[in-house]
Amino acid sequence: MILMKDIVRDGDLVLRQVAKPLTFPLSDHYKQLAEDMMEYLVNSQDPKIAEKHQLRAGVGLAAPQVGEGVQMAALLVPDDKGEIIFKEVYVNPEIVSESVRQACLSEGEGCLSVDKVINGYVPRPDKLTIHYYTVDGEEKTIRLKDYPAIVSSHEIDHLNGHLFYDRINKKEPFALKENTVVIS
Ligand SMILES: O=CN(O)C[C@@H](CC1CCCC1)C(=O)N1NCCC[C@H]1C(=O)Nc1ccccn1
Ligand code: NI
Repeated sequence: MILMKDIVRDGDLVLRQVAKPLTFPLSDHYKQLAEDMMEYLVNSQDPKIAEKHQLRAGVGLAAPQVGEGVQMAALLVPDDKGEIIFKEVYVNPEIVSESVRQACLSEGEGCLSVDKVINGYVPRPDKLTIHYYTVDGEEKTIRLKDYPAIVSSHEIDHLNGHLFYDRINKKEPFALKENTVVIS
């Protein structure tokens, strides 16, 4: 079971490296890692389990955040009623196209690997097309928009050594390009 102590924090080099692609069939180690990462998200979104184990609720988790520099990320995205609207483990994900239009979360972003609060809008593509493999090696291409797209962009950034605050405008953290969608 992944706990907060297993989550690598900003400053650790693994969060700033480009993660290595995985080959198929995945070894048992990486199949287990995928399960453990998804289990963390499920546990962290369960108030009782999160309280018991002091887990910070998360909607996504990338392998480098648990010290594994490989191209794998788990996503468990709920809507504002707590219903899961997107659940997937990406292996070797690539953004094949992204909208010019940008979107950002109205409350800005945080990261389980960044302990400090960094304020500011984090502009990301409003829509994106992602090509990836499932844990079983099945190839998929999906188009996402809104919150699932934001979460996917945040996780794929982790696989390329980027953290959310890299995208905040240093001079004007709350400046926005005119056609940016603000998602609350
Ligand atoms: O790389 C992955 N991470 O760093 C975990 C992040 C990923 C999200 C941040 C912005 C887009 C993706 C994460 O989930 N959070 N960031 C830090 C604390 C809050 C938490 C969060 O937003 N929790 C949440 C939100 C809605 C419903 C339930 N829980
Ligand atoms: Ni993160």
